[in-house]
Amino acid sequence: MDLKQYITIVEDYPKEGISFKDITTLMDHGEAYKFATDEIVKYAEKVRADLIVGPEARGFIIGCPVAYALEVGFAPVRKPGKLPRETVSVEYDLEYGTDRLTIHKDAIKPGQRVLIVDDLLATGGTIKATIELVEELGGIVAGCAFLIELAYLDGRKKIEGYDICTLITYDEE
Ligand SMILES: O=P(O)(O)OC[C@H]1O[C@H](OP(=O)(O)OP(=O)(O)O)[C@H](O)[C@@H]1O
Ligand SMILES: Nc1ncnc2[nH]cnc12
Repeated sequence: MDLKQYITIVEDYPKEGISFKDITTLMDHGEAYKFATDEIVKYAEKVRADLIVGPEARGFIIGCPVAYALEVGFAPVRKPGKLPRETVSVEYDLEYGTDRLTIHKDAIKPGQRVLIVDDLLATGGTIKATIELVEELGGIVAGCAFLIELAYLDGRKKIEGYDICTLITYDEE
């Protein structure tokens, strides 16, 4: 299935010069949403993931159905002040700003094989920070799966050595 046809591009949003790639049209189409989820489920099986971790908020949209299909847990990575139990946190850079991410301290059992799932790999700041959180808790990053990769931002460079799966690639803005 050609998933690119379901991605909406918004120019100069949320800031001038940013070409925003939006997944909501894909989510409107159940068959495309299911196809994308199933592709990531296949990848999760290949890397033998036993926990899914996804960053707020769009990482939940893609990561939770993957966890459901695999019958494994989903650990949310959230902005500060949102998670109820004790957390660890890390600061990171975004394509349009900086922020901080947190995860529950007891979310991962040491040695657990974690698949990190997000909607999009842009500069790689979010995935790098999420990897740091997973590893700080003793998890093994089995792989990183994204619906979209903005290859022109070179996010892969930030996570060299980790296994990556992306379903849609944009080589140019
Ligand atoms: O590779 P990066 O440059 O880090 O960018 C990718 C991240 O940016 C977006 O999330 P955002 O922080 O905008 O939050 P949202 O999902 O809550 O909108 C997107 O969902 C990824 O998580
Ligand atoms: N260009 C972009 N489009 C959609 N989400 C993003 N998150 C960070 N950069 C983005």
